[in-house]
Amino acid sequence: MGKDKITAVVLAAGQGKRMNSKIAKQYLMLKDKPVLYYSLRTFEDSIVDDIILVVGSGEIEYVRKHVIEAYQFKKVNHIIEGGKERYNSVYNALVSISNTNYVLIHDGARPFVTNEIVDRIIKNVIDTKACIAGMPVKDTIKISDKDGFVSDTPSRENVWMIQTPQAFEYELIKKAYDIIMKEENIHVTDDAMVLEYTLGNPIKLIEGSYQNIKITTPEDIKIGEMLLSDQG
Ligand SMILES: Nc1ccn([C@@H]2O[C@H](COP(=O)(O)OP(=O)(O)OP(=O)(O)O)[C@@H](O)[C@H]2O)c(=O)n1
Ligand SMILES: C[C@](O)(CO)[C@H](O)COP(=O)(O)O
Repeated sequence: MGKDKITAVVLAAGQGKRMNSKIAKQYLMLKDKPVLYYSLRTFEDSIVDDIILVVGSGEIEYVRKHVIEAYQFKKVNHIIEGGKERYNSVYNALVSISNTNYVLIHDGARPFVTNEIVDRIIKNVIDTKACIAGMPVKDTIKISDKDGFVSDTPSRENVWMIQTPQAFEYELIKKAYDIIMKEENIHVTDDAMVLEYTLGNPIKLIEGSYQNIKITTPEDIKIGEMLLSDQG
């Protein structure tokens, strides 16, 4: 039996509306490199075999020149265009993959993914077929009613904040996406939800890190700069 092939899908096709910046947030500079550089570097230095990078419409040549060639990434074999929503971008990547055993799907807007997280996710996806990074919540969680009053306080013991990478056996997540993409009104914000709503396979929660933040709003750029200066 040959070695399993592992593909990373890095998503960078969002518009970053909540960042409210002229430049898409994945190309904003964190210290001296674009946000997107950092997660690509981690996957490039990991044991994944190849990387599919998903970018916005009309951005392929820009990214090839200013990110892939500029920083000499060798594992980014395909750059494709994404779609309207995150799940459209993921699906475009999944249908473009020809032969792989496992996929790690990652937000290019999460620059602080580490080699340790990637290694943990890979080890676990081989054991479980589906696993996702996240961290237990630290704050008390409240559920609000429609008028903004507290309606419930769930026990936080089993509540996690979910991150990426989210990793799956390729055939499994492709089958789940094939099913959900046939539906009319799709409301999913991560890949695990696609599997939860379709085939229902168990999905293992794996420790990511509290620093594995998603760059979403302007203060996240400041937080990102602080995290990078801590790393020296
Ligand atoms: N159509 C989309 C939407 C999102 N993403 C990617 O999915 C990740 C998580 O999405 P999010 O933080 O919501 O990014 P945006 O959609 O860009 O942000 P916003 O919702 O503020 O517009 C990001 O790496 C983003 O580039 C994508 O590839 N394709
Ligand atoms: C996939 C994700 O990063 C997990 O937290 C998140 O759900 C992406 O959501 P967004 O609505 O695209 O920010």
